[in-house]
Amino acid sequence: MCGVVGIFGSSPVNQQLYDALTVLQHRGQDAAGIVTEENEKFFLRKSNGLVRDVFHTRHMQSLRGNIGIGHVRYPTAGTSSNAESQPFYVNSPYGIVLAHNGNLTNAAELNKSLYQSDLRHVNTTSDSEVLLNVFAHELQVQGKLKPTADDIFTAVKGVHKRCKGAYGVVALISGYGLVAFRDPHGIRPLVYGKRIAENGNAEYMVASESVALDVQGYELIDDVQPGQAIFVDYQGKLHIQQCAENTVKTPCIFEYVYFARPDSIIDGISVYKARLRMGDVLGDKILAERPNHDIDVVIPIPDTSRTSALQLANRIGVNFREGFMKNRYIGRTFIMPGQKQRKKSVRQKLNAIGLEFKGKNVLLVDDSIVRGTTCNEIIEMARDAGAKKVYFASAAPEVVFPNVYGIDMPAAEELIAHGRSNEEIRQSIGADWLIYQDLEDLKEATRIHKDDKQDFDCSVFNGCYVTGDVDEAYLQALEAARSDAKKVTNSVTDSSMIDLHNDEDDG
Ligand SMILES: O=P(O)(O)OC[C@H]1O[C@H](OP(=O)(O)OP(=O)(O)O)[C@H](O)[C@@H]1O
Ligand SMILES: NC(=O)CC[C@H](N)C(=O)O
Ligand SMILES: [Mg+2]
Repeated sequence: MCGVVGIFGSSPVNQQLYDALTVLQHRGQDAAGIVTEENEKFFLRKSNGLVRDVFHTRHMQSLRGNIGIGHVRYPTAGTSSNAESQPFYVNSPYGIVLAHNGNLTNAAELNKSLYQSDLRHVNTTSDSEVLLNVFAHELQVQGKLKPTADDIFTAVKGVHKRCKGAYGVVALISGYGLVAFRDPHGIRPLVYGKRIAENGNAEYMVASESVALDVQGYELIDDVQPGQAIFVDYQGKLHIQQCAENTVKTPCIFEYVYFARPDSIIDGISVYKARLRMGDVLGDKILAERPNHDIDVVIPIPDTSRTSALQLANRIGVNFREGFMKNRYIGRTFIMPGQKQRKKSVRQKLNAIGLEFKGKNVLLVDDSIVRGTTCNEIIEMARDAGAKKVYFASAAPEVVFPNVYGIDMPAAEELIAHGRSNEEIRQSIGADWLIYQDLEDLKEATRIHKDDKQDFDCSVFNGCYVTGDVDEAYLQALEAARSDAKKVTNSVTDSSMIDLHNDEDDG
């Protein structure tokens, strides 16, 4: 799940972009990049690493201009090479840079048609470079020396016709302005807002999550609607247009479960409120299944499950205790690239407070169980800390299908719930009791109102891929290309890939 940001400012935007990326860091920890533009020249800095490690003072000073875009990456296609960090650049037409959150499901076909019909060369294995070239081609074929907002929207229409999958995109067209668009299902989030700067000028920000707007005083205007595009031209005028013929709003439900920050609002739904309600409905299920439960204490697994665990504890009338302390300097484990690193990081990240476990029946609550890395370690830690019984609750249902829309879960075999019954999972993770949220309850918790018809992309739970182009053969090819085992082999070639931009020695 990457994070994207674009700013049209009235003074240098380098620091604002940097600050926005730090607020979006939870969406991608592998690489970061910023491009700014001044006098029709782009300035780019991108590399592997966290935002704070990628940008040094000398880079910040070189990122000149009042307009720019940024990206934090969590790879879901291609490799983790520096060369595939974002934004990407093409020099024709005009000079365009682009940053993408999501994943294309037809990148291989597009790559072929870009080469064979559009005579374009894509230098990496990244689907985002493909997306940029499709957009560039759709602008190029209009043959305008000076593109208007309508020309740009026509190009986005062309992208929607050719690209399948999930995409929340920000781009800069040199000399023309800032563009943002979202796929016709709105799978990945994208919002925009406005603020009046101290010099009295209007400034715009587009970002994956509203929290990036909040912290810098931008007022949320709206979500970029599924299929919609926005364009802020060089005069600071905001243009908005629907560019897709058939749109069905089905945002990814996993954003609400895990990915997004709780203080964000996505498609009009507060992530925090949705998580509170997840705790409520799971609490109700516990009371229905075990009216005479013997739970002494509810303990969240920091960080993400805190919100739902607190509400669940209230609902079942049991004390809520922070039994695990989190090392604030360790990032999110689930989005780390390899299983070995993920497993080690759970232990580095969380430590049990013996007092809260000794002789007690504890209910551990997590937002989700995916590969089972976290719960396996945590249950053992709870037992080592002296718990009498260890129960486990997941605020999301069993994750049994791969994700193809920007979450790196390519192989069903790696998912602990895949092909296992609840009892088999319970045994495998070593819990005394295991309870999962039901999918209908999760949807109901996430909708604003009970009678609201809003649907979601729930493919990891129900195997229903909303773009309609994902079949068994696709999933098999994805697994063969991106499983954990395959990534170990790939990483050798990743590091030897030479990029076309000059990445200085980071020392
Ligand atoms: O079953 P798994 O494969 O372990 O995946 C699920 C776990 O990973 C995530 O935590 P993470 O440490 O990434 O982030 P958090 O600090 O936001 O909870 C999520 O919150 C679960 O705890
Ligand atoms: N998680 C994402 O949004 C990834 C974007 C893109 N597919 C990449 O791998 O860089
Ligand atoms: Mg977690």
